[in-house]
Amino acid sequence: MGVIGAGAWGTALAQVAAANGHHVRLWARDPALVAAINERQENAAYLPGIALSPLIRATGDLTHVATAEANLIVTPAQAMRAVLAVLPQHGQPLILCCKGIEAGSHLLMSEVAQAVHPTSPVMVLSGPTFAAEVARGLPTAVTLAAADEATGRALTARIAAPHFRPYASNDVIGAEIGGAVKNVLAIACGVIAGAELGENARAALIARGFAEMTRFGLAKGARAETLAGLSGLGDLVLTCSSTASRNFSLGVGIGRGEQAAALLANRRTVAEGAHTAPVLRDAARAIDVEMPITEAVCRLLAGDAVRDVIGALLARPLRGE
Ligand SMILES: NC(=O)C1=CN([C@@H]2O[C@H](COP(=O)(O)OP(=O)(O)OC[C@H]3O[C@@H](n4cnc5c(N)ncnc54)[C@H](O)[C@@H]3O)[C@@H](O)[C@H]2O)C=CC1
Ligand SMILES: O=C(CO)COP(=O)(O)O
Repeated sequence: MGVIGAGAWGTALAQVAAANGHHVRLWARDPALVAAINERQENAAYLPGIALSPLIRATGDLTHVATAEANLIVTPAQAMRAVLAVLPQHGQPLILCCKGIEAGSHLLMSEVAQAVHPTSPVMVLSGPTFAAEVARGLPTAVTLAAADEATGRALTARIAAPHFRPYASNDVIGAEIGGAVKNVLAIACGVIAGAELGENARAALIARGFAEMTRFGLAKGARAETLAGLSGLGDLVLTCSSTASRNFSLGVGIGRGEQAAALLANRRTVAEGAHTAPVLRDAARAIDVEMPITEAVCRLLAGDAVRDVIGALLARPLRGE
């Protein structure tokens, strides 16, 4: 099994695969990280305190993972195309685990991967999954979506572990839209928490945010039951409830009055919602889907004052639910 991207999530997924007895090649871009993982059998930079299985070996060479039985793609979303372009083409399944929409093209990750690797079956693994919990062996369930159901079911069996339970789906678009949109909504929920606007406001935001995710998802061809499942509502609830979410914690800082740009400049780990928000806003506008919470997050990321943005959201014309 190959894992491409050695941040928190790639490393946790490598640990799941190794728990299943797979030999895992974990690709990282940074040679110092490759060396550190192999020396210490730990990814102290991104997943500290987890002793990695001896079945995991890090590599900086994409030819070492190219012929793996399948590759889990776990780079930041905006970096995925460039990394896949260098990965030699062997037609092996690509299981996409990053959550986002490509800037510029507005393409979903599966559309990018299929364009770069046209002979590979492309799948999406998504759901409520804090990496540190998965790496510690805590129970977790995910959606594994594949257009070709036979390939999807075969891979589901290959990645399932006693504590890691994948549910098969054939709704690839639904699985990835849930994961991309929830990151933007998690920032908004964090703002509510940081600005101390109360639990009622947080619940309202989750419910209205889910309505927004559903409007956009249905317009793009997703199925409603996928959006209401692990990869949509499940992940939305997780990341709107905990400062363990990087997107939520970014929102908390903005809600306290800090500048988004300064908060982002001080982070080493990725907060995908900050990249997805403007792309999602533009993609929704292009197909006439109303996404007021996403629009509000974009204003906050651009530096508008929390009070003004929340005030404008609440002042929208009253309408039917
Ligand atoms: N951490 C989590 O709990 C989960 C993360 N995800 C998703 O997985 C993806 C990766 O997230 P994490 O592993 O958490 O990120 P991270 O911030 O922990 O690590 C990102 C990794 O990507 C590398 N990287 C940065 N820019 C790169 C580039 N241009 N090319 C290649 N590699 C690059 C970094 O060096 C680092 O190794 C994101 O899309 C995230 O939304 C999904 C589920 C859970
Ligand atoms: O996607 C995640 C959990 O499912 C991780 O969320 P954050 O990127 O907000 O930490």
